[in-house]
Amino acid sequence: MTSIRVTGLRVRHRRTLALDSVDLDLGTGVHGLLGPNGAGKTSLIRVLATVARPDAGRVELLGEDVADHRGRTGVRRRLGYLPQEFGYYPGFTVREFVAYVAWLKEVPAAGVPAAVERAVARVGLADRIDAKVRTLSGGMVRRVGIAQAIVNDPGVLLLDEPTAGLDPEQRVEFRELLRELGGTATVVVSTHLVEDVAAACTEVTLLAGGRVAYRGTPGELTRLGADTDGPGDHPIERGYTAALRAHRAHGTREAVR
Ligand SMILES: Nc1ncnc2c1ncn2[C@@H]1O[C@H](COP(=O)(O)OP(=O)(O)OP(=O)(O)O)[C@@H](O)[C@H]1O
Repeated sequence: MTSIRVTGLRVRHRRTLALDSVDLDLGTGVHGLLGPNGAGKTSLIRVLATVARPDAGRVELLGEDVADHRGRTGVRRRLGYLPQEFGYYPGFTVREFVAYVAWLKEVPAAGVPAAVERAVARVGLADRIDAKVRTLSGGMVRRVGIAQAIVNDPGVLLLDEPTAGLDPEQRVEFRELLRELGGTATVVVSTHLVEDVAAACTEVTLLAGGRVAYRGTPGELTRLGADTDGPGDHPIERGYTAALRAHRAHGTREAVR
């Protein structure tokens, strides 16, 4: 089932065209969003999270057109979003902060305490649940950000560089959580870490210069790299650079299935 349908999306920041003519259909699974700095990843995630409005095009989330006020309000309860710069209240405990977000998402009050404990446990912070957020390390704060994004069991989960600041062990655990979440939700994860994509994603979308440069599975991107001698220490990194170069030379490429 398609949970995210984007057609003809255009986003401008003053004179910069951040996204242009973007069409995407994403269903249940984990979708890795890759691309060089300035490719438009954050601009796309912000539009999907309904915090920014597009200049042109249509965005449907879970069957609702987000240009429509009612549709947007309804869908926000079923969204989870971890922004790149994530604001929190340092004086809140982890439990208080995640419960506050559950309340914003209108999780039924009776279910909030259990939903909070479950979300915090899923990111491996159960033992710090009553610690104040300001006493946590940067990586732990990032995990609180992931917990608040999943507290309402979202149908669409948007994570902007969720693994930034996580240590290697935490990244491995996080990939496992991603795979689990992608079993039932449509998860979009932007990242610069190609190995996270290879390990946890069912599909890859590569953005470049505000356009979709490549779509395929991590396996297909890896195979693209195996056939080239371009830069990269790992076949999927070579696939990434090969897809980017092909896009710059010829335009969008779809994996040949
Ligand atoms: N608030 C803004 N004002 C002006 N230009 C902006 C703004 N936000 C983004 N841009 C520009 O829009 C383009 C896309 O930026 P965006 O942050 O979406 O890219 P990104 O792929 O997320 O990059 P990164 O990998 O560096 O996070 C870039 O050219 C950027 O400079």
